[in-house]
Amino acid sequence: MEHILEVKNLNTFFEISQGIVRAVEGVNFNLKYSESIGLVGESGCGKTTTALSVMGMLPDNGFIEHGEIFFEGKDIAKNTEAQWQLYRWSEISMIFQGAMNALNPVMKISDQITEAIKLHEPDSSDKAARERVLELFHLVGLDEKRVDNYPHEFSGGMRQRVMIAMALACRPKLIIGDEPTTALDVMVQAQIIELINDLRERLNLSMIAITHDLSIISEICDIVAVMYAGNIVEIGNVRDVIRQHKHPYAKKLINAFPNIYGKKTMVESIPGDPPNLLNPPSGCRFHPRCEYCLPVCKESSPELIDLGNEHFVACHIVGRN
Ligand SMILES: Nc1ncnc2c1ncn2[C@@H]1O[C@H](COP(=O)(O)OP(=O)(O)OP(=O)(O)O)[C@@H](O)[C@H]1O
Repeated sequence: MEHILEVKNLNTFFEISQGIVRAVEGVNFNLKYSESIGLVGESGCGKTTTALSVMGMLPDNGFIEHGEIFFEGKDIAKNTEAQWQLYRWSEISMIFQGAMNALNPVMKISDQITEAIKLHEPDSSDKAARERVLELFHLVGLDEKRVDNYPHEFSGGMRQRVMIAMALACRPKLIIGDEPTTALDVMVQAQIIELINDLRERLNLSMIAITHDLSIISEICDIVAVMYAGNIVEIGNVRDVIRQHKHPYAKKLINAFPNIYGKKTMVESIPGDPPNLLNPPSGCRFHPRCEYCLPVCKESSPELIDLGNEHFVACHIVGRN
């Protein structure tokens, strides 16, 4: 089997008192074994909702309205909670953002990781769980002597390593990183990126990385999906999308990073606001902000056009050229 994950025509919505938020609509992507995809786009474009759909962790008001999520060939989109428990953490796992909030401040790190192991491997003995904790510490580059420390005794970078260790505790095949390096200073960010790349290679991990930051995508991902208002507007190899992007939104997003390792000015540099997903624009959701908008863009939603080399773009204007 070539793909570990195939997301087909995914629609994930939220029900709120004012109506239905169409957070993710018509999303398609495939991920090969040991490949890494980055989801990039402005705040609210549906990156986290896509990831939570794959993890079976949508909040109570969220639901998959339509679509399939094949994990190793089996559709998990309609899993019951009991079925999800067989996948979550042990097959598909997540590195949460904000290590300080996610860790319990009054519990030793070793106990927190042991708890994660025992939740999914209840038959594991205390000795085996402790050994696994030490193995995980070693794997993520933490000093074993610090295993019984408390979170406040660790630096931000070390805490992020703990979060990665917890995500790997049950040997998942697919890992989701939600802003895995946000809130870390640049030097520490570089070390965490190096760790993630090293782990991906050593453990043959597949990965979905969610970030606002294109420079991180270019360092840890093979493919990138540019999302806008709940849709993927362009997808392809990172190099192709960064150098030969075709979608007007992707162009603005990428040009907002003149040097992708430099100053990040993305949000300010794209005029207008993303639409309200309670009532998204007709046709192409980007048309109200698009300088090339044609009448057709207001009327029909563009299909993905195959540009070759697994590079796709959803844009009427590109389709006409
Ligand atoms: N629990 C919820 N109830 C209602 N609407 C929600 C809920 N969670 C997310 N949304 C809406 O769904 C849309 C997509 O949100 P999502 O968090 O997936 O975006 P995102 O791209 O991950 O944003 P960010 O970068 O800020 O995390 C937004 O319009 C958001 O307001």
